[in-house]
Amino acid sequence: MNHPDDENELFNRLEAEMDADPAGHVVDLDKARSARGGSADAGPDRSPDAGTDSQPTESADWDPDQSDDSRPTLVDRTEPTASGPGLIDRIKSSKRLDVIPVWMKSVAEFKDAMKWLAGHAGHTVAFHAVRVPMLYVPKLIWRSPRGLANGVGRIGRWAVDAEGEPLRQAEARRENSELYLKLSKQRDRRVRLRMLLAILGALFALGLGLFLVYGAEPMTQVIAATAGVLGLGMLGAPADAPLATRAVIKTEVQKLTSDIVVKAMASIGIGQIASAVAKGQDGIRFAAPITREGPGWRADIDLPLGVTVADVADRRARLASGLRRPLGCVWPDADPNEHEGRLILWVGDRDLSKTGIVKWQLANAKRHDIFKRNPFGIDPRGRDQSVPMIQHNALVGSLPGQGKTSAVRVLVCGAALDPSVELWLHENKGTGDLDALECVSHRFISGIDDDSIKYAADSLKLLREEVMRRAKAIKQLPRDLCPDKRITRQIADIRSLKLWPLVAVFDECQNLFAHPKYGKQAGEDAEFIIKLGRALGVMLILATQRPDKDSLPTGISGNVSIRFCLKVAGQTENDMILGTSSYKNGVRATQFRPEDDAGNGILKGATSLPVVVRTAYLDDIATDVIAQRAHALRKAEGTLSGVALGEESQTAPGPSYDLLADVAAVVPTTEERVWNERIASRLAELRPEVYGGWKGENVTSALKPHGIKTTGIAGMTDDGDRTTRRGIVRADLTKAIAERDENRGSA
Ligand SMILES: Nc1ncnc2c1ncn2[C@@H]1O[C@H](COP(=O)(O)OP(=O)(O)OP(=O)(O)O)[C@@H](O)[C@H]1O
Repeated sequence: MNHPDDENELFNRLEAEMDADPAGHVVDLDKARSARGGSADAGPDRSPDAGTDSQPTESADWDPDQSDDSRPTLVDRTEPTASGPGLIDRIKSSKRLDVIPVWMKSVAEFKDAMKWLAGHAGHTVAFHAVRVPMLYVPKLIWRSPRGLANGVGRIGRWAVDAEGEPLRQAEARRENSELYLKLSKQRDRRVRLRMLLAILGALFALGLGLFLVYGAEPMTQVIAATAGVLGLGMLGAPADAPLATRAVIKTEVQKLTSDIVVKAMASIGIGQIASAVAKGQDGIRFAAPITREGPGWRADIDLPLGVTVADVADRRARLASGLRRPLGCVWPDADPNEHEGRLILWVGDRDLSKTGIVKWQLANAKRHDIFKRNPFGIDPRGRDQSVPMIQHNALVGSLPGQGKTSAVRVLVCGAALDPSVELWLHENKGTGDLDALECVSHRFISGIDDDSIKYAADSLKLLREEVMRRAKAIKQLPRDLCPDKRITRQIADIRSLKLWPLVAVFDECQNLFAHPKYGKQAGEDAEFIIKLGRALGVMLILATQRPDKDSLPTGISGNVSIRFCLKVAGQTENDMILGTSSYKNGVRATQFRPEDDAGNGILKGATSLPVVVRTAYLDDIATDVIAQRAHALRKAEGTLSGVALGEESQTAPGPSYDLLADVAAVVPTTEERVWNERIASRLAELRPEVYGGWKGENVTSALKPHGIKTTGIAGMTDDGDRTTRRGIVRADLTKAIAERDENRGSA
């Protein structure tokens, strides 16, 4: 069966041949040339000169005897053809919009909105409640005489039909006597009836007044007098002075419309857009209607061909000016699911820096799992942003006082709420920003003196040793437990393996890396740890206020995976923190304002595209509360260690050991079956610094990951009693060692 396209082509050719001169007549070349020159599909050269003798065109020079092959190949077919993916493919690749909008599904957003609404209503009620006795009632009393006069005047005007007077006068002036007489008669009728009603009303009011004064209960009198005075007070209100003032003054935010966006985009200096707008076109295309998203408006825009989102991001200040909004309201963003020219323009109702303090999502959490993402802050669109911790290292940088320490605190507090995480905290500024977390730290120092710097440098040395120990330990783990050769939650929870997550923080690390004595080695150690430690559960968090090559070795800045850059002064600092070429690609933390934008930065590596984040803020008190909770949690789980237990800090690399080899050493080949409690006591004798205090259960759980099962083994106690206890078969140990060695050989 023929493809429809083939049939089309066949048909087109046939048609062309039928149109051609059938008898091979002599062709008038000039005519043919001019005909081709005038045709819409004539060829590549459609300049005004095409076809003239002075400027011969390609078609004019074309020799009819030439073969088809010598003609330029036309890449676009002149006839419409089916192109691109088929209907089903296009339907499949089309984007489904959410049935229920995201904001309606977000419990947090819903709660926020309800909280705001309750607060707003509460404020309005309180505002007016205070003013009722102090302002509104006295005002009404003051206005009541005027209200009485107004009321009597209105009834009088009604009774004499004063509202019809202008009409009657007009008809009299026009000398329309017939209509005038009609209106006059109508007025007489009305006045008769209304006078009667007014007199009856006045008599009723008088009667009611006399009854209230002389016959009613005092309570009724008070209620009636109050209602009367307040009612008259309301009648006496001047039209331009309402009784109540507004409890809130709305800051009206102009709705974002396509017109405003088109004008603004034309004003930012992108040639394609400006020239299209000058010709009366839009220059940009809206991929979806402008909608509300979070506390702002969202426009999905297709930029002209060749223009990228980075081009717009570069001109953010001009765009803000074009939109007539503060800079902190205007956030051009790329759409990770679309092409490079798809811009998401989000325009907030208020400046991001005026959002106030962002509450940390884990502020009241009982615990956290470091294998999950750590809540970090919000983006300008109000969406929560988080940071993956395990298998990552983080670098935070900015000018002084822009919020580095706050960002570090948020990360450390998340880690502290996972009791399995060991924390090594170093703050080399000496201001005590992390002091609250000392109670959960294994190693801790705060200081800028040489001893404190040495302590931090020692930590890196120890961490390097630890990374090497872990690498060995991981290699020995059975494949089913550790198929990817990296720490998992399961492995981290086997305490005997000592492979729990370890988070080491070096705040103000420029003081360490630029130190004349300890800096160089510390830099090398940190680079080693960053490169190898990730998979082994060792994470570094570095913060610096001086991101230059002396204070931050390039081996570190080049290999770190999570980057958070608050306000920096220039391109070099920007690229040191956010990575090479970031500035060139429009990822610029120079855009933030000093102080005003404290806490706002660009987060890179945590999401597919860099994102602006306002970090959650934890002050000293909030950090202390979280640290105390983390301390209690760790105490309950028995994971406090080092400084947190008041122990002296370790200064030399810890011992490394091979558990299987050690067990094999303490269980002679003649001993086919052995109780675990015996292995424990022998191990403690062999290496007291490692196995001191071990019991049978420790041996059981330490050998389990190696595939060595514990069974009931009959034996004789030291007192000579026969009994059965938990133990291992030596052959299983030999087998496990052989398998491990084989694995090592093949690895
Ligand atoms: N996320 C935030 N939200 C609101 N305000 C913040 C935030 N982060 C920081 N700030 C403000 O900025 C101030 C400085 O923050 P921080 O101490 O973390 O800065 P820093 O960069 O660590 O300073 P330094 O370099 O001097 O140590 C804070 O006291 C606070 O007022």
